[in-house]
Amino acid sequence: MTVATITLLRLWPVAATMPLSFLGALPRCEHPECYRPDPLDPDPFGVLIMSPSVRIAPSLLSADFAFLAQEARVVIEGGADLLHFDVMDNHYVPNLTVGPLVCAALKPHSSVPIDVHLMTRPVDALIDSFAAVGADLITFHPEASDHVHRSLQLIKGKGCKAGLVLNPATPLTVLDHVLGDLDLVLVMSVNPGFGGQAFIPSALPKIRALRRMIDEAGLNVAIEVDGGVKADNAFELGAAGADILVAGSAVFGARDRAQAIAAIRERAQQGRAQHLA
Ligand SMILES: O=C(CO)[C@H](O)[C@H](O)COP(=O)(O)O
Repeated sequence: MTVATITLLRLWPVAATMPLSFLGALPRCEHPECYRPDPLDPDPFGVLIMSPSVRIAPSLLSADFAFLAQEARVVIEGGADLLHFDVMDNHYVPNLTVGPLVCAALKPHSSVPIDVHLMTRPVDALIDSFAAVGADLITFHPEASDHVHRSLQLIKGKGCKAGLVLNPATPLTVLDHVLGDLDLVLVMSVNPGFGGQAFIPSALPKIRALRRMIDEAGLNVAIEVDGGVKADNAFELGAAGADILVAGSAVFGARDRAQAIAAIRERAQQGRAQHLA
């Protein structure tokens, strides 16, 4: 291990909780498509207002990390509605990815909301850190917080959209007393930790049941689905009631990312039309 690596590891716990001011003013991207939203607008992207279109969130987990800003720009120009940012801590899940410093570096290059999925335990300190560097949505796993309601309020108190993530084996009953506090529910259709896994079909009846639960309660809570999403299963996901589809390998593994996004959206839209008919 080099001296530079050791220094970086030692500084990490401090850097991870730095307030934005400590990081200095975030640079703006020179690219005309990239801008920072108006901080006075309470919902600058209207991101979770019910949309006639199913939204597509490419997962940067499958991007080339050496060219993250360029990768983000390609999918944004290719029609991405959000950037999905997977945070793994090597404790809650057996993989280690990126933290708030990378999110801060990416933010000025994104004209779409950054959707931070925390696969970490605990969550509260990282909620602070990611909100400070411009996360727009923050989701976490209920198993990873001792006080789920408190963590949700922490996210909302920072002005971010708040969501819970349900693993394939996590029942919908964990939402019973907090559904009204949520902006979104992220249904995992793989076990969290790695990209490129096969879609677990039991996610479909779960999404249908969640859609019914939300609609019967008259709530505006978006359903996001993550894991093994492809054009091949997008119709069924749209038909089941999904609002946002996360796709990693299906987008970044494609030669033409815009075409991959369009194909997933088109099939999901057809499914949604069936759902609404
Ligand atoms: O959260 C994740 C894994 O924990 C990823 O977002 C997800 O798996 C996306 O990758 P792919 O579309 O390749 O399945």
